Amino acid sequence: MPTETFEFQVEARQLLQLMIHSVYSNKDVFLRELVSNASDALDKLRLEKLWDDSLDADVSDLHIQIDIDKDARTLTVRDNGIGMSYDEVGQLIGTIANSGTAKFLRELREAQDKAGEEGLIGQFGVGFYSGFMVADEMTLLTRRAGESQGTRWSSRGEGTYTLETVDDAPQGTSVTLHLKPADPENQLHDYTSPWKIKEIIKRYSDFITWPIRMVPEGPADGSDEAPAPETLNSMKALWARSRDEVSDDEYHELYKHIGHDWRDPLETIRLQAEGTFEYQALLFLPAHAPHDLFTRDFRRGVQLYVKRVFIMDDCEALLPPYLRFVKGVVDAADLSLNVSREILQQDRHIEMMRRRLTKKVLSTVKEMMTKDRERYDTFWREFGTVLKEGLVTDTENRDAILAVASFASTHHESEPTTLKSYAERMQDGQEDIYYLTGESRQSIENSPHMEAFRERGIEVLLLTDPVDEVWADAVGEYEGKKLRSVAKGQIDLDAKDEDTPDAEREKQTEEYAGLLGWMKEQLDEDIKEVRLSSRLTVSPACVVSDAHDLTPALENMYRAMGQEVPRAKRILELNPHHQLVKGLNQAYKEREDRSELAETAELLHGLAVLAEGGQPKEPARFVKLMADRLERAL
Ligand SMILES: Nc1ncnc2c1ncn2[C@@H]1O[C@H](COP(=O)(O)OP(=O)(O)OP(=O)(O)O)[C@@H](O)[C@H]1O
Repeated sequence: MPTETFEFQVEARQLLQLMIHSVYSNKDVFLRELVSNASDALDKLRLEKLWDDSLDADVSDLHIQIDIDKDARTLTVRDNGIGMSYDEVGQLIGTIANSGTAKFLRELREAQDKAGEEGLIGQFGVGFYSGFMVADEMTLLTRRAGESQGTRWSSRGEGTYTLETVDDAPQGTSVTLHLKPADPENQLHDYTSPWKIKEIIKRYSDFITWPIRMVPEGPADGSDEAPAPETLNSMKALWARSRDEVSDDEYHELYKHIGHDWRDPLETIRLQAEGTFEYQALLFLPAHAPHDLFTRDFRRGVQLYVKRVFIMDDCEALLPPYLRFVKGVVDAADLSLNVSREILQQDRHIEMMRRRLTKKVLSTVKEMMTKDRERYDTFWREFGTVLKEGLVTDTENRDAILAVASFASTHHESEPTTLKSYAERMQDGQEDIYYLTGESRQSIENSPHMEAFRERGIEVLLLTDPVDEVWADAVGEYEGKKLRSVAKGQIDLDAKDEDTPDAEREKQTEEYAGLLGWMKEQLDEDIKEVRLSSRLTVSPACVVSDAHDLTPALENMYRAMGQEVPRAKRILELNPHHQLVKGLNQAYKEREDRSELAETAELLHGLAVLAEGGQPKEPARFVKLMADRLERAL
């Protein structure tokens, strides 16, 4: 097949431009990226061979080799791993499949200043392309294990790349960088210096479990024989070493390799279990939530090793779904190398391990909360929403999750509160913990349901995540105190309030009985009861749900998930102190013809729905009725 020239996908071209004119100061990391890819390729081959012994591939000496050619100014990173087919090279190297990278590029374009750019670029892994930070041309020669023909890919990082098939390519991949001239002032070091390469490997890739070899510079004694390659990395599994032997930086580099993140993790968690089922775990809490955390195909879970041998990525059996953002390694001593995902799901030991790891992650978050509030706040901001899923799905750890959860509250405009602190602040006689759910803090705060609470200074939790309704419902109480939505059921804040004596209420109820009954008839399709409210101080009306009914937001959520739920009728509450309601009652009593009042009732209902952020049932009709009224009021 002749050499063919292809154009890079638009995003890929943008990323390349960025690499070429890189503002990223630490260019050394290109080597980490290439070694990381090579290491993954070796893992993949070893596994593929394990599953399919007939695969025509040599796995006897899997390793990574770095070659320097000072005269040609090239640096080559070679592996004898899985390799890529012709089509794979085009797909994997010519395009950017990772949507996170595309998002990153968009953000980068929007960042106006250089400092913003630098901050952003440091946050994203750009893998293979980072070679263009130090090279003006890259060549990749690869042959997929089991295939006979290889592929050569080559590009100068501009608009195009070439592909050709090659007959005599060795198994695996070699990436050759044609290095730019060294320019130490711009952090562009001399990457033909073995010393420099050794330093970079030691710093970033020491823990890689495959040997990274390099042939030392020619022998000083003048003999022709090439010196034997030396291994640059210790290959020591960090999780098997004691804490004081490993620096924080080393842990962080491992995290970056397995977490595909360029930033340091927020927290490192070590766990060694001895006894009948031995294992070691090294887990990381990232500092930032990945953009695809809530997508269906988010790759979750930590890596599983068996006695230092990599078995699988994204082992979801080791942690519950609500901890899917945790990255790391679990190395179990007593599992079979052939263990499959299905077996893991049913294994009793794995189940024990999962419970222990879950508890350890939660206790680490608790510790962060008490010892380093700022770090905890970052954690909760990034991952609180996911963790709250556990309140619904993991009853065993519900209390532990509640203990580390925090929520926005009317107590403070920006600082979230824990349930414990809320409980400590509860007013004399207050028995329940109040919350309200909604789209945003602002819309909740402006909701009519909040009025009486605001007036009486009763704290309300302001919950804005879709999952909040679900867990608040499922959890029901915290340390004996009921969790109550201020938009559900009867709220009787006046029960212990002397301001409105019972006699007055009775009088009110009597006075309004006719109107309430009549309005219920008018609004029968949507409303199951019309009653006087003790929630409202300013607004004329609001709609509330019965204590055990689904709220409209939950109904919508279930529908979005494809579940059929009947629409629950709601309750309309009227504020007997509001002029509009008083006037309506008066008119109801005086008028024979109530057709216009029926429209007022409809409008009042529509306004109440709007005030809580909903939509009147027939918006066009609502607008027409309203416009007619406004016109008459001119
Ligand atoms: N040495 C290699 N051997 C086999 N496949 C490789 C090799 N290098 C890269 N690839 C393939 O090309 C893909 C793209 O590599 P690239 O480094 O751009 O991104 P990545 O490794 O997937 O992600 P990132 O580096 O951003 O964490 C890899 O996922 C892998 O499938």
